[in-house]
Amino acid sequence: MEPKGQSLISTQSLSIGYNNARQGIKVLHSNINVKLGAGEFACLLGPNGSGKSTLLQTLCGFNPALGGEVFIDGRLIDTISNREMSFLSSVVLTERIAVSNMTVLDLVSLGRTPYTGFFGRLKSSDHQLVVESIKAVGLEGFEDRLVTNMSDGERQKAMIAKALVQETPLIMLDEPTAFLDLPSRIEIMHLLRKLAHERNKGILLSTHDLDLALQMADKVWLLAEGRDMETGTPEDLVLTNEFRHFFEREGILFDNDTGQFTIEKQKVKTIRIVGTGVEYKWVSRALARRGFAASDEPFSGFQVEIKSDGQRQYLLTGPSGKTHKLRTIEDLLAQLDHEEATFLTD
Ligand SMILES: Nc1ncnc2c1ncn2[C@@H]1O[C@H](COP(=O)(O)OP(=O)(O)OP(=O)(O)O)[C@@H](O)[C@H]1O
Repeated sequence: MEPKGQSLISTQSLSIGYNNARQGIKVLHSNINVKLGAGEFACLLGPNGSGKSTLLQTLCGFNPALGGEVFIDGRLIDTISNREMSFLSSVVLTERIAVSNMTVLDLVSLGRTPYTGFFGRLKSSDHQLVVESIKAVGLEGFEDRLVTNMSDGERQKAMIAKALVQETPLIMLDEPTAFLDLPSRIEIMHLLRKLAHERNKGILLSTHDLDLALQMADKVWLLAEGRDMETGTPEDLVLTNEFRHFFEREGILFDNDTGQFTIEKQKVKTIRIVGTGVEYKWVSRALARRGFAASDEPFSGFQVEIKSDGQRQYLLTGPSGKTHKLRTIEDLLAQLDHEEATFLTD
């Protein structure tokens, strides 16, 4: 096992992109200086087409760098043979692999190929490791299941088990949570973070799951067209406004307070909300969707009082001064629309 924090990936003035006969040289990013250490869980974020897959492919050695240097486990990547690389780094790509008639056990066993050779037989220690890895990703009991008969989330776990049996200090994954539902995305991210921390692996993945990356990543790598790459803890990147700058588009705001994106309202209306706790939070959210910001002013045209003792009730007082008792947020919004249309038609 690598010492904790030992550098598994580092780059110096790296340029990534493509060089082909048709398009010539296409530089996507240059001057990339990043580091990934043992035991670190890092998420690579960036808009579509920003170059996340290209960067991962360059760090795996699948796509040549256009300039600068990549070091894997302290060694210049160009000096590492494919065979040596298979002991250092395992890679999980998004493309569905052709796995017809392959069971989970067969698929995960493929991860031992660097040790056994392609036609090699698994020794009992290899088999033991395969079984343990299947268990580690929560697929115990699925060993004989055909991979084609599994859900996307289950298949992704099998791919992670395959990467695990390769026993590399470094694992890189291209969008491992694509196509998964929210609970499965959380589960996969949680599993990968656990593997990084408990097994001291350096794990780098690309993702569009900004929320989950903010919550779970030790480090975030931000990639966007026309900007230098930024890396750091999610909290540092929020506090230095990097998230805001990287993801902001016209009409969309990154809220540093909540860590979420919001639609920028053209006109902010205010409403006084009287209440506490979880009700206050969800009522505020529903009202924000209608362009109302919560105000502390005693009365600012509209007021909602949340009654949550016994039966939940929302008391809406509008510019007419009349108070309406409403049972659901749906009814509250409908009444608010009605009051706005009736009294605020300027
Ligand atoms: N083989 C190639 N030759 C030339 N350009 C390419 C090649 N592969 C990808 N590109 C281009 O490089 C840019 C970055 O692509 P890449 O797939 O790395 O982005 P990404 O951030 O992973 O995108 P997404 O989030 O949509 O998966 C895109 O403009 C893409 O069209």
